[in-house]
Amino acid sequence: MKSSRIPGFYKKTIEERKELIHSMYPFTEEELATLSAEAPLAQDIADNMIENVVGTFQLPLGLGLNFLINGKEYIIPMAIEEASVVASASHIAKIVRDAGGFTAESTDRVMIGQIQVVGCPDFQQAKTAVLENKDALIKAANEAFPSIVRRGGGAEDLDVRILNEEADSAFGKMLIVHLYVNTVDAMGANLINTMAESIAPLVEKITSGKVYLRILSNLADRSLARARCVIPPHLLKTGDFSGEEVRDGVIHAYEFAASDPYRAVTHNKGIMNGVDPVVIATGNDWRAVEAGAHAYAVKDGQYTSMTTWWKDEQGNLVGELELPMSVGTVGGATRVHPLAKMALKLLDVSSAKELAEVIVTVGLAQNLGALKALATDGIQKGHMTLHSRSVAIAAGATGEMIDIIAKELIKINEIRVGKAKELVEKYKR
Ligand SMILES: CC(C)(COP(=O)([O-])OP(=O)([O-])OC[C@H]1O[C@@H](n2cnc3c(N)ncnc32)[C@H](O)[C@@H]1OP(=O)([O-])[O-])[C@@H](O)C(=O)NCCC(=O)NCCSC(=O)C[C@@](C)(O)CC(=O)[O-]
Ligand SMILES: NC(=O)C1=CN([C@@H]2O[C@H](COP(=O)(O)OP(=O)(O)OC[C@H]3O[C@@H](n4cnc5c(N)ncnc54)[C@H](OP(=O)(O)O)[C@@H]3O)[C@@H](O)[C@H]2O)C=CC1
Repeated sequence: MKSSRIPGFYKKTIEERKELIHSMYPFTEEELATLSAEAPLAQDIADNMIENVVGTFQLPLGLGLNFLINGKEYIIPMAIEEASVVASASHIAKIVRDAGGFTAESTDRVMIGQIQVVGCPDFQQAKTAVLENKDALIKAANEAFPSIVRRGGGAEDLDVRILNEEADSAFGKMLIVHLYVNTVDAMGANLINTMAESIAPLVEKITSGKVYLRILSNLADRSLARARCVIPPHLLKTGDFSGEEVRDGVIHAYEFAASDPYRAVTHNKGIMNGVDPVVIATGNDWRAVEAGAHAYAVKDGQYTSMTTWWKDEQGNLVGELELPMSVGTVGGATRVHPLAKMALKLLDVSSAKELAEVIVTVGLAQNLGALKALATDGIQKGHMTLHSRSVAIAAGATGEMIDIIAKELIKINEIRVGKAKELVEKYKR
């Protein structure tokens, strides 16, 4: 059985890391070649994915290690441009595995399709009529996409809302039909849009109104994933800071984010530092996940922290994160981009539900990584040390010079491009 606990992985060369991964997974030579390819995404595939292609854009792909989720080992592919994120996720996963690992769960994977109807002669009557025809509409939606029904999913329920009912509303009344669709292992946008478009004429007939929009909602609040960790304080001890101090610092940091949208946005950006790289690496739609996550972070009209941190009766630090997670293990680019296929194999998830649980766990770990650093040494120490190589490259360092300049920047504690440029010039002389 593979273990994601690989101490000092980061100290190995890229080739050594790949060999190690090769020894743990039954990858074919062709799949391994994808990791080493100069351009893993061939231009002809890229040209068929989007429009006006002139090239491909690459990001570093790193592995988040040490993750134990629901008792299972996970090696987590993360595609991201920002230094210290992969290190931080692995760092927290190492601590949490010593506390027994993360637990994660998710709801059924139900996505929402919206149909907008305007100009109904009587909106209440139209609402009643749609509800009376619920079964016929669900049947028609499923007839428009029978394959998803054969896969165990399909349209399951339907609801109706009337917007702008108040006399002083700035906008006109509209009837919104919500079609609830189990998308099984797909994110489901295309199948939901097909269903919504196909039942629109029937909705018009039933409501005597005019349908305009027929599209899924990215507020996927019926497709939620949740992660949790419970950490005894002794595992949080950092330098001169006691575990209790770190725990309390993390809780204060959470309370700041929970009380102030200016802080919540940054706090949540730190969570998405963990979420997005896995969403991207697996070929999923990160705009959809981002939009859903931030909308779900609005509670009682206020934008707030996505995570919750508190102290339990035993004095443990407890953290939870729940997010809408509209991701798939099929569809979109997941089976088109060669690295996305590799990423899904590395993750070894058997369903979109499991993938969603892993992603939300990485978000929780990432949040704790940032809060732990912020509540102790500050973010610059760990982050800027790892960022120093990018600074050296930005200043024009190449080859062996990168390491030398980066180390010098850390030594003199001046990790900035201007200083790095001076050092590069000096080195070249
Ligand atoms: C950077 C660390 C992890 C060092 O932390 P450390 O205590 O020096 O780590 P360590 O040496 O004790 O190592 C522990 C484990 O961390 C991992 N690790 C350790 N170093 C590496 C490395 N070089 N490469 C890969 N993995 C690494 C690795 O798994 C290692 O285990 P080992 O393999 O040794 O058994 C820590 O300082 C940290 O987590 N800092 C926070 C970094 C962070 O949050 N970055 C995000 C960017 S800042 C931002 O955008 C978000 C923010 C901050 O604004 C959000 C907010 O405000 O809330
Ligand atoms: N607002 C938004 O977020 C929007 C997003 N998009 C884009 O839509 C794409 C995602 O849509 P999606 O419908 O998921 O993608 P696809 O249409 O690419 O793939 C989904 C299809 O995969 C097939 N499939 C095979 N195995 C399974 C399985 N186990 N479970 C479910 N389906 C399976 C099904 O078709 P079959 O049964 O016929 O084989 C299903 O319809 C993304 O690229 C996204 O960027 C598009 C519009 C709007």
